Amino acid sequence: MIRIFKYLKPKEWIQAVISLVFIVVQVWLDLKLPDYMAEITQLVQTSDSEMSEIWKAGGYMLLCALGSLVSAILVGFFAARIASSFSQRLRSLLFNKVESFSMEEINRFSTSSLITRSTNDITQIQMLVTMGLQIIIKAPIMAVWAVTKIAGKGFEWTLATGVAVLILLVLVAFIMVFVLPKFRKMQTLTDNLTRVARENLTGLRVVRAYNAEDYQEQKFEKANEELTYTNLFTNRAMSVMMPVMSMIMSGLSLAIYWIGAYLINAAEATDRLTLFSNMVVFSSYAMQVIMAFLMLVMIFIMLPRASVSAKRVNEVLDTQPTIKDGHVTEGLQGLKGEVTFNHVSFKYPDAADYVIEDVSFTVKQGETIAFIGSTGSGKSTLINLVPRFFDVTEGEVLIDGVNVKEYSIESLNNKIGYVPQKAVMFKGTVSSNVAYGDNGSAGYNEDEVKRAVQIAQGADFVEKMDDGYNALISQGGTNVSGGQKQRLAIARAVCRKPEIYIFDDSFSALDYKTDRVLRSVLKKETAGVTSMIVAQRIGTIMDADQIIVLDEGKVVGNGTHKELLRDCDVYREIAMSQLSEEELIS
Ligand SMILES: Nc1ncnc2c1ncn2[C@@H]1O[C@H](COP(=O)(O)OP(=O)(O)OP(=O)(O)O)[C@@H](O)[C@H]1O
Repeated sequence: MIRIFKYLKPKEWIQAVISLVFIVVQVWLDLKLPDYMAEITQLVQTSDSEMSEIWKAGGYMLLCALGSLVSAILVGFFAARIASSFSQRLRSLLFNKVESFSMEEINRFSTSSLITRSTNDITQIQMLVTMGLQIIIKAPIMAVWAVTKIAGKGFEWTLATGVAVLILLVLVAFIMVFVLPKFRKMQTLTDNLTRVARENLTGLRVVRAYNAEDYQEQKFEKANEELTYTNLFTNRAMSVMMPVMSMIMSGLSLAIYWIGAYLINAAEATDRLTLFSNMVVFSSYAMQVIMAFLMLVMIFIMLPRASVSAKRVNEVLDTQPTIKDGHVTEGLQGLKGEVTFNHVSFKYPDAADYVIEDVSFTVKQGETIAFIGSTGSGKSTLINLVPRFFDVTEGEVLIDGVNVKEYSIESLNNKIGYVPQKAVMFKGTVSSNVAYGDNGSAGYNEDEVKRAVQIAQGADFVEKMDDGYNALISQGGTNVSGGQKQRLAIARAVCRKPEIYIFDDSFSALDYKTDRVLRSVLKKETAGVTSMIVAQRIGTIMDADQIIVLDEGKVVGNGTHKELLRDCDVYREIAMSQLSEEELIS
């Protein structure tokens, strides 16, 4: 928990210290009140006392109460400020950290847990800072101060207060043993609920199409019920706790007055007045002691939950991305867009078997290399090693003669135009989706966007949309078709003017004609740019300069379409299942 506070800024520490001063002032003023109350009680009981003296003591009491109020408001103000700016910083730090994560870390934490950690967990920490500054610091000061005030003021009363405190401590122990583990569980259950809700929303179309609403509802209900029951348990325990606490407070008041009545009754007439005023003062201080313990109970309730949250946030912030940034910005002189795989093998983190085994090839500037193979043969995995979504387990991947690990991530990304298997669209316009990100140049102008969309064979449908290039694209691109999304995703890569295109099965949603036209325009308009294409369709890759045939992660064929038809059984099998006799011969 403490470690999370290293993210507080000096300015916030200063504000916390100022709050501390005001808390001390507030406690001092609060504990001054019973003194004036005792003075007034004495004055009222003394026959020759002046009215003005009572007014004076009453005035001081009022000033103390007002001073305490102002201090409390100031502490509340500082606490809110510190807590909100602190949580804002934590959210940004988390967001930036998650952005630096490779797929390995994202998969390890899971997306839903990362969302809960950036939202709910930070809210818990924020609540603790807001309340904590007011309570955590105030409670012990108040408890110790009030105890010193009542010490020696009457053995019987002290004993009664001691018993009340003991009962309170038993209650705190009960909370620690039974309720705290539930608070810990609550965060994991919240993760679970986020995961189920997210899964349902992203897969809504499939859920509906398969009449799986009931199944999804049951899943959600299960997660929801688990969280609700845990919530109910803790809230019920707390709801019992609060009245019990008030009962202890009232019981203690009653005990003090009861004991007081006996003591006054047994005392000499001259001592009675002092005893009475002592009793009034004692009961006020005793209430402060109990109040301080009540606050401590609240801390015991909040602290564990917030400390679980802090641990979860720290876990993310302390994680070092496995993909380390390099320093090189340029490849070897004279090379541009050349990709070499040198005996590359790869296995996914925690997986036992290699997905890619001993793959070697070189593709030169302006050439097209294609990868084909059955599903699960490792094509996507292989090309994902170029932009370092994962790092190779063995061997090396070179771009322009330099190992990809040595490039700064930014420079590496500037060389690549990556189009994923599933086109990703962001909420915005056609233009903002195409002119997306930064390629190290001065940004993209309107003409560049239009040209990119034209090359990607998207101009027709974009110009037909209301507002054309300014037409709105909803989150995930739900208002455009699969093929349109793919074309916009390709346009985005073209707009970057990269050295190397990576198309991970990016033509699959296009009809054959568009696929063919797009590739020929791309080749003509972006001559000199290397292309790495993963495809299922022979038609998409048969013109490639080099085709790699993968089977269970191993290269079983490498050559041109014609060479492979002649020499590679796996390729011939795929080709024969897709092309007619004439197409095969031609
Ligand atoms: N994140 C991952 N963690 C663990 N294993 C994975 C992961 N992604 C893929 N795999 C495994 O790696 C193997 C190769 O997957 P990959 O996606 O590279 O195949 P592919 O040839 O591109 O298939 P497809 O043509 O169906 O897209 C598969 O057996 C798959 O189960």
